[in-house]
Amino acid sequence: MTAQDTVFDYIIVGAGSSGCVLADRLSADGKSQVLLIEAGGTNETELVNMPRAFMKMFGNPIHFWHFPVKGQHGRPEGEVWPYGRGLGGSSSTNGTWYLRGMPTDYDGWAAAGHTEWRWSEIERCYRAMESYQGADAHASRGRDGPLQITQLPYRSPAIAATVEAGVEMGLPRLEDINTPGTTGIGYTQATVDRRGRRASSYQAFLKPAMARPNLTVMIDTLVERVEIDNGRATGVRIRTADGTRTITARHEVILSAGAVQSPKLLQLSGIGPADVLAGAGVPVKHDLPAVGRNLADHAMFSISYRLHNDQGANREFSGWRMMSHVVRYYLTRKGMMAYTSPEVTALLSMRSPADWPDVQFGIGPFSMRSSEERKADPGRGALEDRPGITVNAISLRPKSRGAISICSADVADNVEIDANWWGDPADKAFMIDMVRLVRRYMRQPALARFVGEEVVPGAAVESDEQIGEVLEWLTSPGIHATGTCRMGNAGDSVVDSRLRVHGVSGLRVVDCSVMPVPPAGNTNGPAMVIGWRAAELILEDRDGSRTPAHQATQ
Ligand SMILES: Cc1cc2nc3c(=O)[nH]c(=O)nc-3n(C[C@H](O)[C@H](O)[C@H](O)COP(=O)(O)OP(=O)(O)OC[C@H]3O[C@@H](n4cnc5c(N)ncnc54)[C@H](O)[C@@H]3O)c2cc1C
Repeated sequence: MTAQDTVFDYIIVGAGSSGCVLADRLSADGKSQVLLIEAGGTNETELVNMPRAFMKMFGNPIHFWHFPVKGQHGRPEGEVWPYGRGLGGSSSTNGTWYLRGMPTDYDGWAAAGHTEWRWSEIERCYRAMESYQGADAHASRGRDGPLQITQLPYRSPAIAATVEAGVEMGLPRLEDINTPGTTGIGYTQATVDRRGRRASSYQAFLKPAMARPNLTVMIDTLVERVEIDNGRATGVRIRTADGTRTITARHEVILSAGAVQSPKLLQLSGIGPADVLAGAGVPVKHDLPAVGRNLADHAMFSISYRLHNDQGANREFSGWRMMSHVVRYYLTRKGMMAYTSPEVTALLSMRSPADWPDVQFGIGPFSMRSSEERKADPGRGALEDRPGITVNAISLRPKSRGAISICSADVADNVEIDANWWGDPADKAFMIDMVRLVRRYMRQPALARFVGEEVVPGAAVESDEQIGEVLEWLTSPGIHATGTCRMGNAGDSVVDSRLRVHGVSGLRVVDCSVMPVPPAGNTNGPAMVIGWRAAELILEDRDGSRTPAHQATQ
């Protein structure tokens, strides 16, 4: 079928981490006509494909949405969340750091009644999706799937010592950092293929499927809303350079527009908290208060130290050294341009059981010029001109929850994002302890000859009160938003275990927004596995082995 056709079996909105996997799997057996609609473009540029070009992409509206965040007392003004746009969505614009989440994450969803998501199912899906051929790969890893994962190759004396320091602190040394169900430390894995190219969900899943006659992909097409008729999703209203029109879904509309824009589209379609819809001038089709609520993000901060007895990487990204890395990359597809995540990953537990880490470190031999005035947010900061080493520390189990609300009936207008960073005071207290954990880690004997004074925020920042104040500006978004269309019961959630929207038939949400709680690690892997598993559930429903989606919960 072509983009001019107006009826498809399944319409997927958003070609991001989840949407590309879903489009591949739903179209694989050739039995269904599938349409995938993406607001952005192809993302077929070197900025996207060369992993290290990641830092040069920020601020570029071809590759990113930039969502302004509502000001919050004590937080710096002007916070903006960048999310990916174009084929691959955020998997085309992210830091490529690859973790799968822990068995406890998915088993936790199952324990709440969503048994479709228990780890044994998810492990099977990951095994089918992944191609990880590292030595000492854990038995749960896939070797021959479409998604190539590689381990970062950088080994310097200081970086080797950062692994030893973790071991000295009691962490298991992990040859495969994606070993399920344990804390540990080891070399980072990335969604970078064995030719040194970014392995986005577009490159790994969608692109190989695009030749199928039953899969149509529309780019540069903004979905305005889902059409709802008598409690059933019948299609979508789209906006292109040629104007607006409606496309009909024979079976289902599936929102994979991400944790900011899936709830936005539900609200624009009249599904959401009645007061929010009324305030925006959208007629209420179904009052579903949880749409846009339960917004969670992994808050993070970076602490930098002077680096001794190791040149580090700061000097590598300017002048002739930078040029030589680019030349090497094009000749060999290897070297520093072929990856971009922190070199070493640690998963730690401060207050959770050891099989469910609550803190993640990324340790890299670089440092940014950061301060209260000039934060080290990606794309804004500049590298220091002296050697430095940095720990990025991520809080994996935040308790605060924010909200996303439309302010008008026009999809082109921004939503209000209330991040509510410190809504629960326990989060600030936890992160103060995280600062102390980073400091303890950096004082381990293995790092003694490499690590000098703390540059940011500096050892003088010592008391709980001082650290708490600094955290106001030092904390940045993990850009791992989840939860805004969470899975659960009709009373306080948006979708059921099969990701069907409560109270509206023929409509599902399949992306990060359905996670009831944030996972113990970065979110791209979990978003892709949600796409894979959701496709299985949708096809079961199509083939009659379960309740079809259009007879879903009322
Ligand atoms: C800068 C950045 C760095 C990150 N770093 C990492 C990392 O290193 N490792 C990691 O695991 N995770 C990382 N993440 C997080 C991770 O990439 C995301 O959580 C994940 O990709 C989200 O997947 P998704 O499918 O929910 O949404 P997305 O991948 O964001 O996809 C949503 C898609 O829907 C499209 N869309 C939205 N609205 C509409 C509409 N109205 N009409 C048509 N199309 C629409 C968007 O353009 C987009 O392509 C990062 C994210 C960002 C943005």
